[in-house]
Amino acid sequence: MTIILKIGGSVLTDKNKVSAAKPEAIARVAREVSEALSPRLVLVHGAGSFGHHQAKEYRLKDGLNDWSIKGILPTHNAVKSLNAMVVDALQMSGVDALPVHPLSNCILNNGRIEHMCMEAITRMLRAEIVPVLHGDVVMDTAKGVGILSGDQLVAYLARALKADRVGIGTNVDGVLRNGSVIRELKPANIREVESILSGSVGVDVTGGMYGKIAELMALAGEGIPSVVFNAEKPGNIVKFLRDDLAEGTLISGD
Ligand SMILES: Nc1ncnc2c1ncn2[C@@H]1O[C@H](COP(=O)(O)OP(=O)(O)OP(=O)(O)O)[C@@H](O)[C@H]1O
Ligand SMILES: C=C(C)CCOP(=O)(O)O
Repeated sequence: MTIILKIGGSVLTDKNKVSAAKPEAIARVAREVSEALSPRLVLVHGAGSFGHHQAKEYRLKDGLNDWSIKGILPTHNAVKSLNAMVVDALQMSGVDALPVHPLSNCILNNGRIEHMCMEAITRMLRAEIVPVLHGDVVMDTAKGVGILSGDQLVAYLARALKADRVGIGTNVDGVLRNGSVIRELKPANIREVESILSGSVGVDVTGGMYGKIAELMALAGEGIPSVVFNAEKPGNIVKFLRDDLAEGTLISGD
């Protein structure tokens, strides 16, 4: 049973500030993972306020130029420091977790993953270690440099590892329409929900809810369903990991 779980940057940080972590939330997420740990689990987290501000300031999505080149290190360092907090919290909760940084094991082509070295990840899984990846700034064969979202990473890893369960924990109850959760979305519904999917309320260079659903719809079209749920609600991560989650939005195939 291979599980991919993304914890959104909106859960772990305050996205309206720069580099503002939520230590209690990080500790709670780590405790929940520890409580319901299973052998082949990959964790991904978003950048939240550790990376989106820097990526925006240095216009990293525009590719490599005299200005953006100066932003690669501060952006990577910011999200790497959030990753260290998450990995440390997991270790404190008794989870054998290790960091995996996409800047060092991944190549983009026009913003899409062209290649990712999976060997360290598969060896960690075999050793029952939890790899912890994150959205990152990554070198790009077409643009020089680009931004890889945790959401794209989730979809890539789910395909590469043939995941059995995929979850995206964020700070809302799922995909909302007029304040109510849409319980199920299929690729055929993309047109009708496009108009209700905006970005993020916080600073976000990767498309917020719209970017998330686009990645997950493509994944569902290939036969891998996923669920978007509220990871701010204590207990939901445990429920997701135990396949006991009765809320959120299921993105499934047609
Ligand atoms: N129709 C919608 N339903 C639910 N949320 C929506 C919708 N449209 C826009 N949003 C916004 O999307 C946000 C979630 O996306 P966002 O990318 O900010 O979260 P995240 O994945 O937790 O963060 P990160 O990208 O840093 O990991 C919600 O907080 C909400 O403001
Ligand atoms: C902004 C950076 C560095 C990565 C974005 O990843 P996301 O928060 O998962 O969208």
